[in-house]
Amino acid sequence: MIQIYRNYAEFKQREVGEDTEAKRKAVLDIIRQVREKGDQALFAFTEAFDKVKLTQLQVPLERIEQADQNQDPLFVSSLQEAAERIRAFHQKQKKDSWFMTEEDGTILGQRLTAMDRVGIYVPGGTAAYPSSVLMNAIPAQVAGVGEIVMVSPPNQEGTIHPHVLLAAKILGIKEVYAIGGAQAVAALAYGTESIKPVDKIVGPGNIYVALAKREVFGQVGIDMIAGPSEIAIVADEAANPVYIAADLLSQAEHDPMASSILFTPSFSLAEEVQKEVERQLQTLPREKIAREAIDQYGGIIVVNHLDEAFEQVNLLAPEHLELMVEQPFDWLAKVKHAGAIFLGRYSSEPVGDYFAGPNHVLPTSGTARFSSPLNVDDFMKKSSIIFYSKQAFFSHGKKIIALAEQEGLHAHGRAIQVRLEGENNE
Ligand SMILES: NC(=O)c1ccc[n+]([C@@H]2O[C@H](COP(=O)([O-])OP(=O)(O)OC[C@H]3O[C@@H](n4cnc5c(N)ncnc54)[C@H](O)[C@@H]3O)[C@@H](O)[C@H]2O)c1
Ligand SMILES: N[C@H](CO)Cc1c[nH]c[nH+]1
Ligand SMILES: [Zn+2]
Repeated sequence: MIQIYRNYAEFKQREVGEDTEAKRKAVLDIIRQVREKGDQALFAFTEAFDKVKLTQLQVPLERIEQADQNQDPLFVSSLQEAAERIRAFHQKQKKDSWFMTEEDGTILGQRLTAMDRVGIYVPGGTAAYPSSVLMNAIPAQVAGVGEIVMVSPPNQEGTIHPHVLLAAKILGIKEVYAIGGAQAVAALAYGTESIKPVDKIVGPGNIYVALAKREVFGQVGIDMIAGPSEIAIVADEAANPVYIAADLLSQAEHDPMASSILFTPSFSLAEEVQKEVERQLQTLPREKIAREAIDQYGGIIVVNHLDEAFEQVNLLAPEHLELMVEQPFDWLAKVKHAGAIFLGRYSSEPVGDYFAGPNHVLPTSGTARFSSPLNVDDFMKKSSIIFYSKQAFFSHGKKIIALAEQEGLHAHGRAIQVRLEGENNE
């Protein structure tokens, strides 16, 4: 049962049976073995963790091409419409290169270029996520990435779920591997006989995926830590307990490590939500996962007033935050840290997971303090452009030498000096 806590400190002190250090050690071992043994390790880990004996890692192109066969038409058209909305949203994020010319003829600027090859991780251990194909790949396409490689855990037939392949087909993704977990992240980072390494790995996943991305950072770029899902809701006494319970459970059903937390100043609402969560839990096909998440990581925190709720939310920096309060826009300025903020009674979190347009790959475990939703910038890099005119060089030369001398870097100074003297000698 979801517990009610009388303050945030009490909630923080609860016992959570989590051993991240043991998982990190397991992930380090997986990465090491993939580096040493390549494809052989991928086959072995897939058998061990996904209980599938793969005959090949790459999904044949014909399978992707045929993915639209026998699909529910409403599902197909909804996926296409979602893709259009996500593309339209991300087009707005695209930035251009810029240049500025100074009076002495110097040209300075910033050139933006897309990455050559990126790996997108599409989760698939306990559910198939076609929506995550869209969320990962569309911003990469908008950025103009050359090659997009997709990995996702295999189903029991040794291929990838047809819904996920359909999303790949809609977006024109052709290089797809049926591997998941830390081993997929390691293969993308270091390469194997069959998989060419990528420049950056993006995408959400469970704790093993999140830890593996953290470990390979530096070898490749990563977007963020997008681990087990989280939702925090701030609700006043007028909020609907049925909606609140449903939204809390929408994230709990992702993962036994997902976290669902309600902050409210109303004790009676807290009690109603507690009962409603229990009632709705019993109707869920994924009850076991959701119950484990609610029992371990869920909670209802009764605060003294709404301002206190926002103070606690900012400490939590949740992945998703719902404001189920009267006049939600009046409270928006109080939120400093959250991956995505949903305002009002009809902005239920799954609206954002599937359809609204903003990205659902979001920072978790407090990293919204310094990370942002996956976006077009994640797939671009900047190069500074410097063209110095002769006039500028002669005007700045002595100042540059003075700075170099103070750092004791005489070769730097000489690179300037020889040009100043060379010009004088001409
Ligand atoms: N933050 C976000 O933006 C966001 C978005 C979508 C989904 N998610 C999260 O993605 C996750 C999906 O999780 P999932 O498990 O369904 O799929 P997943 O693809 O993330 O993980 C499945 C893989 O985990 C590995 N694994 C499982 N048990 C293991 C063990 N004991 N040791 C080593 N490796 C092991 C296996 O290799 C398996 O292929 C959920 O946590 C969900 O909340 C997050
Ligand atoms: N809520 C997840 C992000 O934490 C995204 C998702 C995909 N499908 C359903 N939900
Ligand atoms: Zn979700």
